[in-house]
Amino acid sequence: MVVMSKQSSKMEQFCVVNSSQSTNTLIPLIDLSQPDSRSCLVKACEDFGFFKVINHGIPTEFINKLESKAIKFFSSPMSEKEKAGPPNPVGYGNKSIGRNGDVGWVEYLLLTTNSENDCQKIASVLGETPENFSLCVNNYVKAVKKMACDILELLAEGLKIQQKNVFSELLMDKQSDSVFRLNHYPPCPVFHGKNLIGFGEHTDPQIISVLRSNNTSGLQISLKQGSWIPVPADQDSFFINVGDSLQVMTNGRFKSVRHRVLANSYKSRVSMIYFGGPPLSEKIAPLPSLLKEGNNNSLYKEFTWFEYKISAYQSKLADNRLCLFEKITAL
Ligand SMILES: C=C1C[C@]23C[C@@]1(O)CC[C@H]2[C@@]12CC[C@H](O)[C@@](C)(C(=O)O1)[C@H]2[C@@H]3C(=O)O
Ligand SMILES: O=C(O)CCC(=O)C(=O)O
Ligand SMILES: [Fe+2]
Repeated sequence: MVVMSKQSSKMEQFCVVNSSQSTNTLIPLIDLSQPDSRSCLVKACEDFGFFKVINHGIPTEFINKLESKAIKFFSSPMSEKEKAGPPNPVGYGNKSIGRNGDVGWVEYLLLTTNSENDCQKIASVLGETPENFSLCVNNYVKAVKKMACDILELLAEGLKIQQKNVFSELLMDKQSDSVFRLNHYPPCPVFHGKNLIGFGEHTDPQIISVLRSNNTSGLQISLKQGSWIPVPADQDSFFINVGDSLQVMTNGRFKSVRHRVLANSYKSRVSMIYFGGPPLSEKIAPLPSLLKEGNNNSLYKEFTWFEYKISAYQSKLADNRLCLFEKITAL
């Protein structure tokens, strides 16, 4: 993606925001090697739906290998990259996000996590075999999925749920409908004192998302009061988002975090995100052990992940997708 010389007319389709807000709020930091991480994890999911993880044990080699392939792919000529598109449902996408008119200052690759065929066109742009590229993706995805499952098990224990794999088994299932995404945000100069939106505000529909980026900032999370907190970049750590489905399963105790990415004025941002989702047929509803006796305080109707996914993919990025599945409570 190249910044056009006739910037003002070309940029009008993109959203811009003031990025000058400053806040002292600190992002929860979880050290997975510490024995008290369980309670810290629960608190972070309740208060923010977002946290940073250190001592995660993901081999640096897997991260670096995949990141260099992503950089190589995104540095290829546009005519080559477009051969791996459109992202329907997997492949290369540029500026257009989803199918409902959202745009951002981003180009990306979308992949499912259980199909090798996805990789053929991407591998051909990279000039390598599909096996080679998919091994690189699989090594990385397998490691972050394991970390996501460990975190979900600690969370289940922290919530005093008897079956500690109640969340993680959904990601471990062979039919798990998980997605993997590589995003590239080219640098973009500040436009009339405002930053361009790289990826507009949204919540992730799945259970949990595991994000790793290079050292370029841009990610922001929204607090309950609506203010935005910049998340300082840290290429050695991982960032975890609670997704809509985990909010439902915990009956709203954990918050699905609203987040967005602003384009950086000087540097490219490259991020890789694993979205851990359940099998399509899985019923999503508040866990009975998290409801009061009589189960009459459930905030959500039961739905399958398939139903939610169809509905989510018909929505715009910023929409509140869960409100369609909330129970109407008497005043
Ligand atoms: C506008 C959209 C893009 C999205 C599908 C949707 O209709 C609404 C949810 C979006 C999102 C956000 C998290 C992930 O990046 C993503 C892959 C997902 O599962 O839901 C994207 C979808 C997308 O980019 O296709
Ligand atoms: O690229 C990023 O840092 C975050 C992108 C994101 O939120 C998404 O792809 O859902
Ligand atoms: Fe997201």
